[in-house]
Amino acid sequence: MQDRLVPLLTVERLSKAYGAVVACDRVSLSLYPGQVLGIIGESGSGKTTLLKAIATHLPIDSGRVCYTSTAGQALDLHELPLPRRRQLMRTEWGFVQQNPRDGLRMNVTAGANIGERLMEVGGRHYGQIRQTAGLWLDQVEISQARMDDFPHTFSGGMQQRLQLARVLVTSPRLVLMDEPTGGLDVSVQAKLLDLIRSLVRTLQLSVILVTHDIGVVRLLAHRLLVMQGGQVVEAGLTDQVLDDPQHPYTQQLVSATLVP
Ligand SMILES: Nc1ncnc2c1ncn2[C@@H]1O[C@H](COP(=O)(O)OP(=O)(O)OP(=O)(O)O)[C@@H](O)[C@H]1O
Repeated sequence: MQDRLVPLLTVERLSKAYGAVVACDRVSLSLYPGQVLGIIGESGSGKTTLLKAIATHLPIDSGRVCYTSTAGQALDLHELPLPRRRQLMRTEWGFVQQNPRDGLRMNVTAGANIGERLMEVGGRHYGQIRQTAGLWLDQVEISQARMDDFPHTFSGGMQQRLQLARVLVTSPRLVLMDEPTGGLDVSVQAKLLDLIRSLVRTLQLSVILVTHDIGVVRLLAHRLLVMQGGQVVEAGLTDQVLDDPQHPYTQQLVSATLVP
């Protein structure tokens, strides 16, 4: 219980500009264990920049990203020595890219895509690695018969499911997802969303999920943060924000998705 009261991740007044364009302007947020935090906003509102800054894929101009490690240490990620940061990202974090081609290695088999992540965290026994890879293919509803096939022979939805398996096989505590269902057909999207929802629940994942799709956050996110022009304009419980939006921008976003 105590653990639930300590945020897993805290972002404090994070700012990031590209020249004159301020992509994130003093953004603050907290993520608690087992929580899914959705970040929505129109194209260009700064969502991807925020996610990349949190993952330290981008340097920031000011602010802090603070992560509570498994050992209970509060770590200021942008100040952490690179090897320690890399090790954390490999063992405790996962990043699901919008385009599975960016998150998979296309020139190795499906099984190897999953297995090599296990090897990165110390797995050595070939038989066990292959068995775990098979179990993860089951989890993401890909036939084990496809284990030795290359990802380019998979459909877009299958590639995204394989990426999920590759990210989740090492049991990360925190998963960042950038438009994980973007670019897929509506029916494929719905199936993938169901899968993500069930994995998030079963594995009790803590997730930050960036999307422009209100349907996605309604289904997955406990809490919601709305961004406009690099700033957080509204934040709260997902149902509350979507059913009773206070900020004119959120009202506009919500009404744009209502079917007349
Ligand atoms: N590498 C870059 N160089 C210069 N400007 C950038 C760069 N990346 C993003 N920007 C600018 O920063 C702002 C925020 O972009 P960002 O990609 O973070 O928004 P977003 O909400 O994720 O948009 P989308 O939903 O289209 O991905 C935009 O004005 C964008 O043009």
